Amino acid sequence: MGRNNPGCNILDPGLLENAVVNLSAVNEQATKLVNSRCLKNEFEAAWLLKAITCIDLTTLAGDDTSSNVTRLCRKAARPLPEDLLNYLGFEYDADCPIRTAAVCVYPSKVEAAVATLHMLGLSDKINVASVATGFPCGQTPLFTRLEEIKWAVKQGAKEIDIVIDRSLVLTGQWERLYNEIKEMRDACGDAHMKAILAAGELTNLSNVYKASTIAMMAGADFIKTSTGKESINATIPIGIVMCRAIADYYKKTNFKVGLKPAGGIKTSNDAINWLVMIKEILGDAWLTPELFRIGASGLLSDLEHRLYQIVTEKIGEPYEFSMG
Ligand SMILES: O=C[C@H](O)COP(=O)(O)O
Repeated sequence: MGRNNPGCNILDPGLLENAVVNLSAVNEQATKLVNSRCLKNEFEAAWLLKAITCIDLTTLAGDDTSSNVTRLCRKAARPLPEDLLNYLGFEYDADCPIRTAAVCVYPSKVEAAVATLHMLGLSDKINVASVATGFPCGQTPLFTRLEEIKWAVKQGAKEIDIVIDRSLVLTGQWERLYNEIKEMRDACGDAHMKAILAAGELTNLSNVYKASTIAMMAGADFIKTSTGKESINATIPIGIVMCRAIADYYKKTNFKVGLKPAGGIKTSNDAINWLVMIKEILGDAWLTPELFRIGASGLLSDLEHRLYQIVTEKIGEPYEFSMG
């Protein structure tokens, strides 16, 4: 990962001047993006492999145990069956680029993830990301939210996915939102910080733009759409607005902040839609795990099925695939 976002020393209202969002234009752009492509198989396979390398492979369930986190890490290390990977021209050797970017877990499971990736010799290739700050709601006192970040970093998390306090957006307390996120940034130390906006709970796209910009001004390295627990998660219109906020922030500060859509991204088609959006709005420079992640618990198996279908020209039987 590159250097952390230095953010802005104060909340700069000038950066919020593009916060008026034309809803019908955004919806029109979203429709065009999802209908605009027709990929040949070999290009589709390349996009799908790219998607794998951008996944934060996630388990955030109440019944998570150390052993399912260990299994998740093994899947992150070898996301495809070996024969399928070989067909696609890669091998699971030390230089194999086909791994997920990170695993994403609750703070109490960071230790198990760090130990497994260390045992696999992949600590420097796959990061451990931890959610924090009272995920998914962020409704605990700031003091405990900050302590939770510090604890997760101490356990070995290299990336921290914080959630913002949505009530500060809904009541227009922008300065306080900025100050809270800035404190969270400081608590992360050297770890990268992804700010989860829970965009589906922010009422409108103008609030999504403002919250995105304030998170970046406060030092977020990534802005992330959702926790995966809201009723509206990562939608294409939300993604478009967040990409525009990232592009505007880059124009004004020359710093590239990443985007992490998360929540409900389950199919190969979904993954390609997001990759195409990044390419069209932010450009190729963002098409890298340094600047683009997909947070997903269930996407990988569909990518595997689709790649199998492309390679063999048949739909695989369920028994031909691993159990996730
Ligand atoms: O941060 C990642 C999300 O919680 C994953 O959501 P998902 O389970 O809908 O893929």
